[in-house]
Amino acid sequence: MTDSLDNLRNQIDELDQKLQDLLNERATLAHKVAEVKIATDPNPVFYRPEREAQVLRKVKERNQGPLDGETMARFFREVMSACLALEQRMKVAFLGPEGTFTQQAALKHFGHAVESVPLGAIDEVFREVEAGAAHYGVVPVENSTEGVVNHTLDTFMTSELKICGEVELRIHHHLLAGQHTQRDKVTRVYSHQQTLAQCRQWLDAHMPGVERIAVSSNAEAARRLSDEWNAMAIAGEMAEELYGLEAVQRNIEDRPDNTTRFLIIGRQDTPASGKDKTSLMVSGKNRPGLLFEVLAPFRDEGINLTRLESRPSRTANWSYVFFVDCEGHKEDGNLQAVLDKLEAAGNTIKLLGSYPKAVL
Ligand SMILES: C=C(O[C@@H]1C=C(C(=O)O)C=C[C@H]1O)C(=O)O
Repeated sequence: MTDSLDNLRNQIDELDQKLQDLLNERATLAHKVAEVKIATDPNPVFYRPEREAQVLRKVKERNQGPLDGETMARFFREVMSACLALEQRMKVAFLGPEGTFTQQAALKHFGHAVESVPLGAIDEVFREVEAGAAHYGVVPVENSTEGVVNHTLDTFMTSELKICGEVELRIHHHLLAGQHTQRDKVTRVYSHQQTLAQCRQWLDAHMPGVERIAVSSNAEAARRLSDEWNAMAIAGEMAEELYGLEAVQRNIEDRPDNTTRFLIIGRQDTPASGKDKTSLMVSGKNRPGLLFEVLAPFRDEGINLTRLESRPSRTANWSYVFFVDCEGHKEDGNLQAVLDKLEAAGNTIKLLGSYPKAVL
């Protein structure tokens, strides 16, 4: 015996009522949390990345379906975002303009109840957060096809900001045309240099004679189509929608698993969430075996490295700074031991932050 449509819809209405009441009950509790924070701390910090990561992990762990854990966690991401906005509306600076993947990463990490502020360059995002004009910032740090975003690493050398989170985003690039584009007369294609590199093989095969022009962002490439008739742009879905463009060909990235990792930067340290990562910079006097000596303590303490980059130190030619990402929190005993050993060996260490491993 199947239920009638009316009966099923009545049951859904009843559940929606309960869900709505429960969500408001949750929001009231979050508001009370804010009151406690204000009462107990002269400089209250409302956004707590470690707590949010724990909430999202619990959602995934206890999920029974039929909705999958990722989907459920995304719902809760938005619920927390709205609850946090009742405590304080977050201002999040990102590498703009509107419609960039960095904006998409910011909204994936913070949910949609934040004010996202586009800025023109990576160091501007750092400065906005340093000056307190934004609570947090979001910058790209590495791409699985094209490697590290040097500018972000270099800016950490001179900044006191802390990394308080990471986000990964699958990156899909689309070939886009505007209203005025004469598709059979296209002589140039605009995009950010990283994007052109991530679509190099596709462009070689399908648009061999078309000039590739690197512009400051994919969104800027999309924007340009409004007043050009012989050009196309490569950009993501957000830019496509924002500028009212049409996809000529979707997913033209050379690698189907093309992913970019972004960092959340803020002014506070983040307590341990239980599953954390730590990023640090190590520099030492150039000598035979320096890198080996830097890495040995991690091996000795059984700490897994997730990334290692070297960059010119900018203090003297051919001297380098190592950027290390590892598993664990800086308060963990074994990581403390690593830091002590590195310092005892005469290296300079700058801790860039410990932060929860990406959940979404
Ligand atoms: C409610 C809190 O404040 C914020 C909102 C959270 C939530 O809605 O669950 C979690 C962490 C904080 O970002 C809290 O710190 O517990």
